[in-house]
Amino acid sequence: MTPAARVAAAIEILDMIGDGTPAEQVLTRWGRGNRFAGSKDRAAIRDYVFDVQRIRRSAAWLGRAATGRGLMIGLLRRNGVDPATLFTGEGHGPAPLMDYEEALPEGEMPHEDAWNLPDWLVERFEAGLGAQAAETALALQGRAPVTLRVNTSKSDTSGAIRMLSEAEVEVVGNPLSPTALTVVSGSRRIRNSAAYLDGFVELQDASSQAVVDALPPAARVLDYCAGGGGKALAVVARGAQAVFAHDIDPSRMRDLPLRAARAEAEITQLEGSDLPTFGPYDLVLVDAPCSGSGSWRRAPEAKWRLTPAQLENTMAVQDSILDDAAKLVEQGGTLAYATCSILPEENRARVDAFIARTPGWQCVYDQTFAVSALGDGFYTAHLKQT
Ligand SMILES: C[S@@+](CC[C@H](N)C(=O)[O-])C[C@H]1O[C@@H](n2cnc3c(N)ncnc32)[C@H](O)[C@@H]1O
Repeated sequence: MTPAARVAAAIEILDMIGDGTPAEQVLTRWGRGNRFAGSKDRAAIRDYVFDVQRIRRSAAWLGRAATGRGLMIGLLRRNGVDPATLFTGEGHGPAPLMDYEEALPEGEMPHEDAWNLPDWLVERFEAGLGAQAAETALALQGRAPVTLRVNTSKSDTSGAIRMLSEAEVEVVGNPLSPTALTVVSGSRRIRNSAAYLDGFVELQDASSQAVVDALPPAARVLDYCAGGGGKALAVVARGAQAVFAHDIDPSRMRDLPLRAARAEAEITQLEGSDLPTFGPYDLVLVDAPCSGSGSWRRAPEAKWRLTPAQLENTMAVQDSILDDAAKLVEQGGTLAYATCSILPEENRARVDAFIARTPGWQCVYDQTFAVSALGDGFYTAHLKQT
């Protein structure tokens, strides 16, 4: 496909997404109906579509319309590309620019558009993040880094780097965690590399790794919201004696046996009714369901979909999970709370609310990780009984 034809395809896809259909679904459907598109074409189109999701408001402002066409004109302008060079009507490209599209918008972009958030979240960012609000909103507009975790039970960092370089995956150390490697090039080759397939490395964000690094040493650990088990696997690599994984939706853990086998990690999956039987636990990690605001670079549609009511509901779920998980902690043990959110109402506010309604608990540690070139936005806190 010509570069202009890729732009035309992205416009078509963005128009299909317009009604709220998930981008991934529309991209798959488009790929099936346009088999002539090669893998490089599809990757380039996909990048356009997801880049637009990260900056929808700016793109609509710069492109003068929130249509697929307007959004692509805006994205190109934001990337310093003159859209007229691709909107030529040639090579299956989009029709030439109309007069109103050619004229750049007047004045300064409103800050709500520049922040690329819905209005209500602009207010929440301002209220909750103060001086960091603008920086955080802007940081969420780039692409997320691809990061690996070295499985220290199978390899050291230099061994993992060597294996990855044999697969032409170039990495550098990441200061957020001694086990984290940021991928510099070759990220599309990771999943077929021996280092990945044989469990020497896992894909995991560096802040997520740092959350596990910060956990106190513990013999018996319960990952209460295990999901795919990324954190449970990292806990095993740190040398815990027994690691248990639970999730209210067991289907979220379906890949865990395969991942654990690859990593040579032993993890016992528990149903809710089994939790007290195997407990209490020295450490219960609550990696809570959240808005995901710290990882909106990876799932940019989520920031446009989230509603105030959903956020309230999520906070209520976080409260109830903390209440239930606290009952499973051994006397003297630790309840660790984590979210991949940068909204204080999901973070310290939940911890404070828990302490206020649960006598005897105190927060002994908490840390916020900003959205950065190194990793996602995260929060973690450790609670202990006095
Ligand atoms: C942020 S994800 C966990 C990610 C995972 N720890 C990882 O590192 O890959 C949150 C998980 O909490 C689960 N969850 C939601 N409500 C829950 C509840 N009441 N009890 C236990 N798990 C719950 C969700 O199904 C989801 O898989």
